[in-house]
Amino acid sequence: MSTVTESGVVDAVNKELLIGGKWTQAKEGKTFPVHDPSTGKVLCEVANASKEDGLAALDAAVAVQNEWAATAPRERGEILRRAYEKLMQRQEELALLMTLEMGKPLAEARGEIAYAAEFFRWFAEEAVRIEGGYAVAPNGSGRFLIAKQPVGPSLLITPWNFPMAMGTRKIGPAVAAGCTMVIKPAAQTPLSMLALAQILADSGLPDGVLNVVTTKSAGGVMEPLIRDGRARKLSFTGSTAVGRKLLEQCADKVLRTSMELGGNAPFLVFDDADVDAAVEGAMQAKMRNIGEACTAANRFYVQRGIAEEFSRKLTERMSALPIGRGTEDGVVVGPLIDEAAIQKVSELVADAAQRGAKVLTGGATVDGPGNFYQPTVLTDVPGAARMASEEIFGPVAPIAIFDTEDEVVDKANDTEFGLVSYVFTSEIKRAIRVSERLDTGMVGLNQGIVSNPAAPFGGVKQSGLGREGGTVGIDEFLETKYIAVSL
Ligand SMILES: O=CCCCC(=O)O
Repeated sequence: MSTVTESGVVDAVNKELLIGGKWTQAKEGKTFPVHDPSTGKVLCEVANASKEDGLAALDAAVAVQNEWAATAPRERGEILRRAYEKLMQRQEELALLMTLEMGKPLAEARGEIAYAAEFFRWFAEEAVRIEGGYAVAPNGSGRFLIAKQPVGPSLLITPWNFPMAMGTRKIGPAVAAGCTMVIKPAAQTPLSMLALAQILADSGLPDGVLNVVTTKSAGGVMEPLIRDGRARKLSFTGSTAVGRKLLEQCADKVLRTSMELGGNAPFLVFDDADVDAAVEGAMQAKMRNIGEACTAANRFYVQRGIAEEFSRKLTERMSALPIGRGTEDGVVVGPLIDEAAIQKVSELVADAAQRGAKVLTGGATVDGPGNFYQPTVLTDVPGAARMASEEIFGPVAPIAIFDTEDEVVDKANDTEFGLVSYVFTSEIKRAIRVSERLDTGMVGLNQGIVSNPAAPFGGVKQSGLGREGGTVGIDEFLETKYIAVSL
């Protein structure tokens, strides 16, 4: 990519499949359109892979697995390090590409490129720290050697909401561990992944290690690969409903799985919290990525003594947010990804209002082209409202009041999800006590963002299996082998 004009960044991306190191058209030359969610217009067409294309990609990944596994860890790490540098050098054009296909404002897209790149820098450093073990058997006569080996060819499925970072969060550890891959990006946002694949190739990733299949038929292409038996691992980020189906498919050949699934994050604000800091945290936890994040605060529980002040201040902040096309200066709220997203958010707000919630600001779509929804704050949201149990995935903040710690912990945990929760309090004992009692894989304590490549990201209950990032992230792509040594 050499130019940062809108058509320039789109034209610069290869729109074909990447199989065995070659950019190739889909069989029968089929394509599908990618839309700009701000305008609804078609940005370009990309290759629409079939089952046969997917199997060709798996063939390519399988063919080079042994050779790739034998590559020196330092070499694997240096490829990632070079890719990190290239991502940062091209931050501006990649951000524009992402904004065009996904809608998030440019400032957030730049942030995502940096976040995505950081996974490569992190796993470049982890590649050379894969450790084994040596132990004397309890009976004293034998020895145990413990080795870590790549799990093998891996299938990666990434979502549309973080089109680059969810790719690097999976590709980084897979490369570091020595696994080959077939990756399928979301149909709404294939361009960022295609650009990323070229960057990895330019950074020296050998042919066949990363294969990219773009397709409108996710199940039609990926299910045969899951059931094929040669892939040994599936890493998925997306909804719990799809994750469940994929787990069933993986059961057949007993694939290793990493599942980053849905959330229903509770955001707890106690009377003793710094209210301004809590409002700031709420803005981050709610409005990052236009609310389209599994980590998004989905339910705000505010203690009675500060509920009025918190609601008023949050409403002031939300109603002042500039809405528009993500490429425009100063815009903070871009469009939702598609019409289905707008419809879901509208339905959830209508349901809450009909059950007695009050709309303090927003509560409607924005007239004109594109999938825009107003930043919305609701109070007195009853527990029976659908949005108390369903992921909103949009710019809507539902507030309910609570009185006691026990009551709010029970409410927060009353969900099948368990990804992340947020707690705002200035009382240290309460902070620790409540964090420990919350059934989530992550807790934001007096902060509204938890995501960090150096930290283990993941959920409990139906929010997923495994962890991505941090020192444990690479383990998802490694098998432990025990070698019994007789002396
Ligand atoms: O929607 C969930 C993707 C995870 C985003 C993050 O890393 O914060």
